[in-house]
Amino acid sequence: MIVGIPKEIKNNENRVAITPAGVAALVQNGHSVVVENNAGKGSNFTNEDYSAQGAKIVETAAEAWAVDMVMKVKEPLPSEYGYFREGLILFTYLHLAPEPELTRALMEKKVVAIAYETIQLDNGALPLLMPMSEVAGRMSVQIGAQFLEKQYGGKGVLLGGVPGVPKGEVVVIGGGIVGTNAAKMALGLGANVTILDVNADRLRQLDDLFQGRVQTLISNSFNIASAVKKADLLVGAVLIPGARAPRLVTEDMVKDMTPGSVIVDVAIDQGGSIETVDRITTHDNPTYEKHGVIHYAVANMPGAVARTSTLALTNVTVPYAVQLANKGYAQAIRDNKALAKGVNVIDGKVSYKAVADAHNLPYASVEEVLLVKN
Ligand SMILES: NC(=O)C1=CN([C@@H]2O[C@H](COP(=O)(O)OP(=O)(O)OC[C@H]3O[C@@H](n4cnc5c(N)ncnc54)[C@H](O)[C@@H]3O)[C@@H](O)[C@H]2O)C=CC1
Ligand SMILES: CC(=O)C(=O)O
Repeated sequence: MIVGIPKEIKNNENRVAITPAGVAALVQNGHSVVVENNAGKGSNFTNEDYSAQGAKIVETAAEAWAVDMVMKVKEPLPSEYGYFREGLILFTYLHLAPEPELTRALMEKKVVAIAYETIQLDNGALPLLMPMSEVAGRMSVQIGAQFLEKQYGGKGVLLGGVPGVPKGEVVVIGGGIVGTNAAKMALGLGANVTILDVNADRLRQLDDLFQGRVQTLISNSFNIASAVKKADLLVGAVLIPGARAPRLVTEDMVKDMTPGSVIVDVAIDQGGSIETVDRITTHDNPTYEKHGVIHYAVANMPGAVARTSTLALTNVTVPYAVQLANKGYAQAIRDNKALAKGVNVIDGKVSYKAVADAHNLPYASVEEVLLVKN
């Protein structure tokens, strides 16, 4: 199989879908890899690093897309839809629930679209989302701490406080991978931390993990309203896999926050979990202010720490890419239930229920589609 690696084109997206080690793994399995010129530059990998492992460097994005399987980091942007064609395997983050146009383009062109973020193990874990959630969770607190500084428009609160002065209040909604990593960083800085989740067992685990040093609260609108009101930094970290994020924090709750507080809505890639987060922001222009509160809603946070993120992401994506390349998508999907859950669009049909529901489209299971095809 020929695998293509286009350069990422989203604002400040410095990650790349493969490292030289990933090229080596595919080449050792008998595959060819084409890498667009300077695709690895933002992650400090040179063309020569790739060609030394057997990759061919191509000048244009069109050449990197004219392959059997394209590996990317972020969802294709409209300028890339023209490269779609029947049978192309697209292996990347897709976040289709808030993306109706992309969903339709993938259906119309009958792309086999496999989303990193919905590949799911039997225990519910999302192994290809996890490393970027670790990165974004950790970043959310360092970013929030910065925007709390006066010169960035914040209220001038130091999250750790100092002796004799109250600590900052960090409130995290969603106690999964992003939430846990945000809490770790916030505790490390010395802040008071509250985590809300709908899953009471998860709250028990967090209470054990942090040995009682975080306040856990069951997530309901009453508890969210009272926690949000006191937050200096609010982190949105909820997920219902594949679905549009639930809007848990209302505009009235945001109005109750004190001016100069900061919201980092990490769940923006699934549409955002806070009512006043009405746009996606970019690393170039990451914040806007509403009701006196600073809002940060960058959908590719890990792109800013690209070297770390590219290594962490490709550690987990490449083994699945090798399976797809070795077996072809149909057999790889049949053999690996976790990978099958990643298939969002196939043969013109939406094969992930939460995505079909988000767009009011018919759903066809991947098994059904494969049965009809053979
Ligand atoms: N903006 C960015 O650059 C990035 C965004 N993300 C996004 O961050 C979000 C969170 O990801 P993970 O932590 O990996 O997910 P996860 O699945 O590990 O955790 C989500 C948590 O939300 C909880 N939850 C669901 N409904 C809830 C509700 N109504 N109230 C409170 N909690 C609720 C779940 O019980 C779960 O514990 C996802 O949308 C993910 O795509 C991840 C990485 C980078
Ligand atoms: C998960 C995701 O959307 C990202 O890493 O950019």
